[in-house]
Amino acid sequence: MTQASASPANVPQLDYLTSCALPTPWAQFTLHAFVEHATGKEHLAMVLGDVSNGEPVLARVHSECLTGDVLFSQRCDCGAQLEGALKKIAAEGRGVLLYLRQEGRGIGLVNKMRAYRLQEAGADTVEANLQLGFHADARNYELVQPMLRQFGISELKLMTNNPRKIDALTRLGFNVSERVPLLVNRNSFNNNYLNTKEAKLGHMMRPAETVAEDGEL
Ligand SMILES: Nc1nc2c(ncn2[C@@H]2O[C@H](COP(=O)(O)OP(=O)(O)OP(=O)(O)O)[C@@H](O)[C@H]2O)c(=O)[nH]1
Repeated sequence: MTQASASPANVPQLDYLTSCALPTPWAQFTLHAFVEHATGKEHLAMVLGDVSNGEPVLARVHSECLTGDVLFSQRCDCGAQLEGALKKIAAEGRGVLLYLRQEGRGIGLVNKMRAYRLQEAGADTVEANLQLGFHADARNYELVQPMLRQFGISELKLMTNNPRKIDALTRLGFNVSERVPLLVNRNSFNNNYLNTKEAKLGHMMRPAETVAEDGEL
């Protein structure tokens, strides 16, 4: 695998670093690592099957959530979405999951914890970010372009409930030919959070789109 290809000036510069096998409970993926020049952050891609054959690729662009992805937090749906996306890719036998180091919708882990404290005092997830002086969502998805291009991917079946993520990838030149809902693990701890994402961030969270009543995929 060669270095990530040269990008236009407005696309973040990224180096391809290395890869290894990554067995999971559902499939053996190949894990690829990149480093972003501007921040030094290491971003990851989990790839399964032949994704460069021109067929639309089942894809997840996942933002880091240490509390949800690793520490089993029920305050969000992130961990369940990560697991659900990997299971779907394994079931299809082909796909990609980008793991972007955009913790806390881009504000970082400790600021996300500060936002959680404000939420414990009554703010919702958007108000808490604003009270801390951040945008409601500080992420951008420009990194996705050199990462997916590295694997020859241009058409996506994107697993997301976030219409702004679809818009962002479309603006970057990807053809999002299908949206695959990823509605999992609604519970008493994250119910208000998910409702706020629908009301204020435009997420598509209708029950009719829920994959299964018990949260399993
Ligand atoms: N600032 C902040 N970030 C949060 C909070 N809860 C989760 N996150 C972060 O939000 C990001 C995931 O955002 P989501 O809105 O679940 O996912 P999305 O990418 O926008 O949409 P989907 O593709 O549908 O999952 C991760 O970076 C989490 O760390 C919160 O209350 N405040």
